[in-house]
Amino acid sequence: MSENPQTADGTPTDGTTTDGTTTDGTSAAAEAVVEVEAPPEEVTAELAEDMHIATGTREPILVSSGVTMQFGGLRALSDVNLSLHEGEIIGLIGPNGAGKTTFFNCLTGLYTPTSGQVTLRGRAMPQDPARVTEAGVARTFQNIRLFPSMTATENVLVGRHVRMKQGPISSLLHGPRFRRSEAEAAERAEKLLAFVGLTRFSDELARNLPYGDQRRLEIARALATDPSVLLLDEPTAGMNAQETEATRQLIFAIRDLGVSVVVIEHDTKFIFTLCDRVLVLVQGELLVEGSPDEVRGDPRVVEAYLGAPPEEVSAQLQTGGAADGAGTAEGKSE
Ligand SMILES: Nc1ncnc2c1ncn2[C@@H]1O[C@H](COP(=O)(O)OP(=O)(O)OP(=O)(O)O)[C@@H](O)[C@H]1O
Repeated sequence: MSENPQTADGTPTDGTTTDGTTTDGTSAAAEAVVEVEAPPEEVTAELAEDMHIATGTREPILVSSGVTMQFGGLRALSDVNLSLHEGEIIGLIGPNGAGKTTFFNCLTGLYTPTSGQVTLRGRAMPQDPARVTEAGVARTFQNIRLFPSMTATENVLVGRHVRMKQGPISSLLHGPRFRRSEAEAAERAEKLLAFVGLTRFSDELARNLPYGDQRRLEIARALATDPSVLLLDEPTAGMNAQETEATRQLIFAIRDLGVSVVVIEHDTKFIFTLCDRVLVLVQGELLVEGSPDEVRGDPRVVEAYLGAPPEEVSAQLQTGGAADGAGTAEGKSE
């Protein structure tokens, strides 16, 4: 684990929030099911213009070559390769302990791979989460990491500060550049909250938001850093079917902003109906890579999920749902 206590968007890296509590959803006051809809098209269009992310390049944006991660005697990742192109959504699946989160940690500078390298637009990825965020890679975590005593808007503004450029003098004097910058940040936060469907909660403390909305707020904060790559670690964990569908629509809209996305998820139906390409990690090795149809039908994938009879696993992969043996959440390391 990195020694940095926080990532550049202010996210605590150790599972705690700034006031020392966790935001695992248990503090959410509102449990009521709310209508969650896909982001309004006009908001998506405006944000895409503000964020200027898409460049039209055909070169891969994020590349991992031969990434290997050894923890003492345990090889958590062996020679993992990935090429993420602009506007692509890649899914990363695999049984518990396969190395998915470790891979995200290697991609975002939390871990320095034992060997291999990660590049962003052809340049070596900085080995420092703050600089990784500045370079254009944002992520969310398995365990929600918000600032519970701050409002939804304030949480998004924390992410936005990565991109705010005003000198110390202007900040101290609250000069015109500072005021412009603050106004721009507030406007962006408002748009991002509309984008993720949380306008009604803009002044609500993060800890009072229902669990699914906290996950969406985390995504809004990550997007506030203007990433070209977004890594989502189990974005639908704990969500009901309606929220899961809304999250699928949200990720499509994020792709429409020009952001390339990598998603870790145990819910195979979600992955197969969302992603352009799916990678299957098993015991730290990339077992299969291909289109959802290719991966779904691959006998090696069925076997990797063994623990249930092959017919049962195969049926789960075909129809969706988290394959047993892949769904429990133990031994996390972010
Ligand atoms: N900092 C660490 N020190 C030692 N071992 C670690 C560390 N981080 C991860 N591991 C080990 O590496 C392996 C891969 O873990 P990882 O959390 O990446 O798997 P995962 O695929 O994300 O699992 P899950 O689906 O349960 O979240 C596990 O055996 C885990 O215990």
